[in-house]
Amino acid sequence: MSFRLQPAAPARPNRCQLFGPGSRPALFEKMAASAADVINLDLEDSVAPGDKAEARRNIIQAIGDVDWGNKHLSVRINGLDTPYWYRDVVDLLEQSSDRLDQIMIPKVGCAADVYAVDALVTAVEAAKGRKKRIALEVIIETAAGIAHVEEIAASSPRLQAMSLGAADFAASMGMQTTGIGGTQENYYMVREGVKHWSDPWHWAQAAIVAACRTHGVLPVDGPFGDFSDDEGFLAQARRSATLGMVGKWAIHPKQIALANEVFTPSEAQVSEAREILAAMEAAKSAGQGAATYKGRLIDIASMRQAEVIVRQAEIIAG
Ligand SMILES: CC(C)(COP(=O)(O)OP(=O)(O)OC[C@H]1O[C@@H](n2cnc3c(N)ncnc32)[C@H](O)[C@@H]1OP(=O)(O)O)[C@@H](O)C(=O)NCCC(=O)NCCSC(=O)C[C@H](O)C(=O)O
Ligand SMILES: [Mg+2]
Repeated sequence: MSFRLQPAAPARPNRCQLFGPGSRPALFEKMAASAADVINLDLEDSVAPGDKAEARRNIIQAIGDVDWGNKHLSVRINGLDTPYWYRDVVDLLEQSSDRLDQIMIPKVGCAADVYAVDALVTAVEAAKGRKKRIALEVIIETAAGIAHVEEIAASSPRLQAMSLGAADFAASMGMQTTGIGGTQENYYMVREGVKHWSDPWHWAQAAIVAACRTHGVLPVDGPFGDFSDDEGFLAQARRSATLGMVGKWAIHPKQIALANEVFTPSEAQVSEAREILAAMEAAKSAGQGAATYKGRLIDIASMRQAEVIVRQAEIIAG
């Protein structure tokens, strides 16, 4: 380990972030009753420009009126390149109840974007005497965002989570696709006449995970647009979980159970992790740093791997 220790990410479940437009208040009670860990009420791209002010009012009212249970309640504000974002922040923090947990900033391109929102949030919190310190989450969904991902992950002590926004990311990168996440028809290699599809999102996800893990932020996979394709969603989510992401967005309620399934370590994974920890404790007692488990090497690094799975299960169990 480096002399500089890796900070832990916030210890809260973040398996599924359910989105809903602020302009559809009829969805709010359904979102609150869902099995998602995080609720993202949206003021940004799912809300038409003419509906922004009403969506803001809907959300402010619902933050106080709806019973959100123990969900982590987040509002996605508009981007810093729009005339809406400062009013989103000011109205939310001046007018909404203390039930609000988090503000999500879209299309973050550099650490200064987060600094700007942090400064405004800090000023309004102080002016209004708000007791709960608002957390921030960001979306990496531009070429600039991925180029500056590490400085963004380090940008604020308020920052708790970072997601990949596949749709805007593809647009910003000039990718030749209209798909939101998942397999892309033309991203393949050929061997002996057989196509093998590869994963165009992989490198951005890996960069996000590394930046997040360096700075104690939760790395999250963003939307999977084709909500009629459960297998595609599961495959994308399983790749994300394997890379170290802790959860995924749901843009339709049918994706919630799929995300929860993938990002909850299975009983088999947890009991194997506990067996590895027990086997290594026995090896250490016998003065050994390595042992054999089911015919394969385990050593002290295996304990760290197993601890990740046990810890995830404990956080989810509460
Ligand atoms: C995608 C939708 C527009 C579909 O809405 P709808 O046509 O109403 O869906 P269904 O008829 O299939 O709904 C079935 C029932 O589920 C309820 N419902 C629908 N959506 C939600 C929801 N988000 N939360 C809770 N409940 C929901 C319906 O009311 C039906 O209920 P019932 O009648 O009682 O059976 C819609 O799902 C939707 O708006 N989704 C969210 C869109 C959104 O927020 N998008 C923003 C995030 S993605 C993004 O921004 C891209 C990203 O930034 C990037 O760049 O990658
Ligand atoms: Mg987007």
